[in-house]
Amino acid sequence: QTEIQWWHSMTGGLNDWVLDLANGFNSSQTEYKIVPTYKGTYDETMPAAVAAFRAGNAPHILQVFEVGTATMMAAKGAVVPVGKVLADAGYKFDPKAYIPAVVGYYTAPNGQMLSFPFNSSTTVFNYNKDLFTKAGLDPNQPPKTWPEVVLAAAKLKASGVACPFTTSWQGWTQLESFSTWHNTEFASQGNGFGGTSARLTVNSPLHVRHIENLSNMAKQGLFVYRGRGNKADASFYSGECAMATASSSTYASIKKNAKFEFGISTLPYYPDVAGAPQNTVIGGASLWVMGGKKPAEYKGVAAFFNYLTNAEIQAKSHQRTGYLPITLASFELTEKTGFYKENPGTDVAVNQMIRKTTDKSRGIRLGNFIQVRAIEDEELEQVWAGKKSAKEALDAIVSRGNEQLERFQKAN
Ligand SMILES: O=P(O)(O)OC[C@H](O)CO
Repeated sequence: QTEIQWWHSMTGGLNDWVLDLANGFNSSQTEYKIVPTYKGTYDETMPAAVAAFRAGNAPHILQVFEVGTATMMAAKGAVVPVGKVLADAGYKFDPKAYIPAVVGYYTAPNGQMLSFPFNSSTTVFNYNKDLFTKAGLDPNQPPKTWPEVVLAAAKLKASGVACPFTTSWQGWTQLESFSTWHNTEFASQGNGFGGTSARLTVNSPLHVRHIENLSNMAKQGLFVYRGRGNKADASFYSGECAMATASSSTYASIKKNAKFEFGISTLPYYPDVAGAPQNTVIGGASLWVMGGKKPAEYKGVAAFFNYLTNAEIQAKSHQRTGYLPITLASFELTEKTGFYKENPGTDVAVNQMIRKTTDKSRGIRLGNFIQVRAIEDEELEQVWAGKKSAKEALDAIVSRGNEQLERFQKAN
């Protein structure tokens, strides 16, 4: 039996899902065995794989979050295009089968899709219906705008909730998706799609207004910062935080852990901004095939990807995790079964992403984006700690982030 190593970053209900997919494939045939290994968070797994590649012991399959996409696209030699892996094994890879938001994001400048779309998410607004009821808020009327979020947070606080609002992935939800949702550029060159000369524009008056708003909420105890990446998710699952902007993929773990009624709604916006709401930005990850492996192993990778392409498996994955139905077939299948009607809120991510995108909202794809994300985290933390104003922090994100973009441009 040929073993295929798969490094991933899925935890909680999502880890259960990955294990079930691997087991499903492994028991469907006898030639190959997929061995999934959790290698840490997204930003830990990617450098670990780069180091392993240099040392000659990279995994066959690597899950890379959207933030690493441009860097992986530029890493020629280290990766094998997914289309080639599938074609060599006699399978067909049809990018047209995928929903436009996914194709648009993962198609490289040369028109090729290099990685296998696996778990695409977007930003949503989760809220605890029980805490809403307790606070005298209508559990079926979540706040749709940022001014409404502030009012709801104040009521929740008055009812004794210590953490009215929090967010995970603060750069992704409050700056990146916030930008596309308001049809406002996060970076020039169509947010990086136009080329490596893209530079950050995330210190616009709209961005300053929003971070100032959140800073005021933090001072009043209405927004409680719970850490980087997806750390804040746990404080929503536990029932401590009443409202949270997060990935749509929190659905898997909410269902697994929450002992309360929950609702999923759209990302809040500022109603006076023309063009808002537009569409939210893609998140989640795709699967990259690493270079330097044996032909039989690539055949196994192809067989596994082919297994994952099945519309029923994809529809089930979408319904179970909250990740997007990445293909049109799995979307149609899910709709036909009445899943969205039976599970209100599960259509939010889909609806936010199927709108027609603009040059400003298609997505954000930048080189050295992992470093830029870390800068976003560092600077926003200064605001929540009361050490920097919103304007100072956003200006610093732009100047420090642009150094990273310049470095990437020179190297590629
Ligand atoms: O939690 P995920 O897998 O939806 O990923 C979140 C985003 O990719 C953050 O960049």
